[in-house]
Amino acid sequence: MDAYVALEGGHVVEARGRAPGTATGELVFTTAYTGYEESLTDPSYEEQILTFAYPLIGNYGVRSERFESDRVHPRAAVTREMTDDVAEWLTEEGVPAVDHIDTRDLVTDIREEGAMACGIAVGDDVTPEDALAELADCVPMSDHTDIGAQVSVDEPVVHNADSDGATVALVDCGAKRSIVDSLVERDATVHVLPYDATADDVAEIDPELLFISNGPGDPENFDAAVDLVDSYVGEVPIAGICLGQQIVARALGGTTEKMDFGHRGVNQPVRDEASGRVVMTTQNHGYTVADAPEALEVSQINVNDGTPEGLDSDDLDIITRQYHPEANPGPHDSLSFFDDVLGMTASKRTIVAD
Ligand SMILES: NC(=O)CC[C@H](N)C(=O)O
Repeated sequence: MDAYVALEGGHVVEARGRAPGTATGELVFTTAYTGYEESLTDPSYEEQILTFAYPLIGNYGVRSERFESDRVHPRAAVTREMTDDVAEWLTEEGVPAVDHIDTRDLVTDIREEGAMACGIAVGDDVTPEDALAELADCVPMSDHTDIGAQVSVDEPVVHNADSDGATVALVDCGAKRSIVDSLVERDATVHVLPYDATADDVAEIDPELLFISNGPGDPENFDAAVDLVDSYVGEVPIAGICLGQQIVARALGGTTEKMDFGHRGVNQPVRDEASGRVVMTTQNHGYTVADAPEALEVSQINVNDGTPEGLDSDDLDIITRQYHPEANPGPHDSLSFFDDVLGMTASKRTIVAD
């Protein structure tokens, strides 16, 4: 199969086709050396083309137990060497894929130029012009104004309904499955709500914790969730992961901005400001909180570039993280986040009981 990758500016790179089709999207890279199944099924990659910096993708097969959602989300995958297992999976999913491309060059370009528009064409008779035609159709990430609708549940779904643990309202802006699993493992009943759930929808559940999930695209395109958080600040404990942190920050008057090439990988160092302890984290984001709201303390920062990784308020019962504490495929340094956020519900229960 022929394959061409057209980069912003019009440079076209030839590759080997591994799964046929055409696609356009924002080209980003991950440095993760494990977790290709988790990355490829992470809804946060919607509308992006994912380049793997690690040179061999697929060396331990493909197992659905490791999936983070029920489909592949990146528009296409770019690798140095892709095993047949992964190529067959992406072919079944209808997601174009290439290998035999110098991903060191590509990653260097993205680091220097920033995440960029990309077009891909893979198939028996494709030409460089086909990839350029895809590139011409690329829409900037911030123009995907209703991207939440592409990844969220349509109707509420309840997990672990019979538990007498904490009741959590999880706003699904593209939630990874392991976030639900991490809450259920700790006995929570999790009501997964659409990304545009209203304050009334949440009131019907009367949750002990409002949890805003990760998700794709620009946090400025999630106004419904921002309004929702605004309605519940100080009323119900609030937690957020990744996009969830960005949404909570916006709701309290903070701002977000696009990063040059973002953080995507499984060894991003994060320092907790109170303890000085550094943990390794898994990350996937292209935006960051620029100005943190005054009401929240920047409790954790990224050691590499100083960007906010944790926003907390004891008074308001808010804990958010820019990285992914649910951590599939790992590292597992931050799993205690789920105990901490559910701990906020325990404190509420104690107050109510007193
Ligand atoms: N994983 C996420 O939630 C990503 C958040 C947001 N889409 C970003 O790229 O910054």
